[in-house]
Amino acid sequence: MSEPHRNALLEAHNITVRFGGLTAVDGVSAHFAPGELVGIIGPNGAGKTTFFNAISGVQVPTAGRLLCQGHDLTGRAPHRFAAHGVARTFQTPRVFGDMPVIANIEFGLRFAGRRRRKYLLWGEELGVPWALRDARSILQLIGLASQAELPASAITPSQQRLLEIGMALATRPRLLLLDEVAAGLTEAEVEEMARLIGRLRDELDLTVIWIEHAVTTLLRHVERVIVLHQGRKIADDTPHNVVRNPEVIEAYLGDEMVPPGEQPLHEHEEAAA
Ligand SMILES: Nc1ncnc2c1ncn2[C@@H]1O[C@H](COP(=O)(O)OP(=O)(O)OP(=O)(O)O)[C@@H](O)[C@H]1O
Repeated sequence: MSEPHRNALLEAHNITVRFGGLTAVDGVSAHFAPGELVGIIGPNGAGKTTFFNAISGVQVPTAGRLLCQGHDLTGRAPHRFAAHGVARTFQTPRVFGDMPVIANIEFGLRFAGRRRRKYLLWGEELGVPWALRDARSILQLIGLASQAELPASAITPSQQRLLEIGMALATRPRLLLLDEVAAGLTEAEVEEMARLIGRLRDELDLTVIWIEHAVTTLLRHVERVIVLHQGRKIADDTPHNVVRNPEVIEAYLGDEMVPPGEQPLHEHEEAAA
């Protein structure tokens, strides 16, 4: 097994998830450093969500090891991952529809409060970014301040996606996992979402891992992309190199993103890049 990675916030070593005879994730290793914004892409059924489920404790891997800031969390429950600063959204937003928007955020804050009580000093929480200090500031950050009192079921689906991000932020994470938060949004909304994600990473000093089918937008905003295909990791590189990677072109992207006149990278060039 590979050695623990110095400075990595989260390390996945040879993660495999099997459902009966189906191998949904097949020996995937990846590490995520503090402050990184990383995309995960791949065709339908490639194993992206299952990999997310594994690295957030929702799905116990069949094999492999997960380290969060050096702590071995393999096989631990999701709340243990959350306690180590891992927060996530789901493909279908999981908000409390009958509760006001602000109460949804307060729910996340209560969880963070239980976890961080030991950091309380004179009523102030140490090390909490100003933008995450209370429910109002979080709503301001995600652009839902004027919807605070509405029931969550009464806001639009794209606002519900923002709310779910807000609920994840309320747990004061270090690592934010976003599963298709741009699904069903208009092109303008997708771009706005991408800018928000970049801002959250910058302003809150988060590590963000983002699964998305809106590949063109995603590639413009992330620094690194992991490509999954049939459960295997077939690339882990910059967007520039990934769109030129022959295996990725063959399995998923096609060659539309390679500028006209330019050839995809050959294997020896990839290794040198
Ligand atoms: N709980 C489960 N039980 C059985 N098979 C599952 C389960 N969850 C996922 N799978 C299967 O595992 C494979 C990977 O699914 P997964 O949802 O992780 O892919 P994905 O890349 O996220 O796909 P999409 O882009 O469509 O969301 C698929 O073949 C899927 O049908």
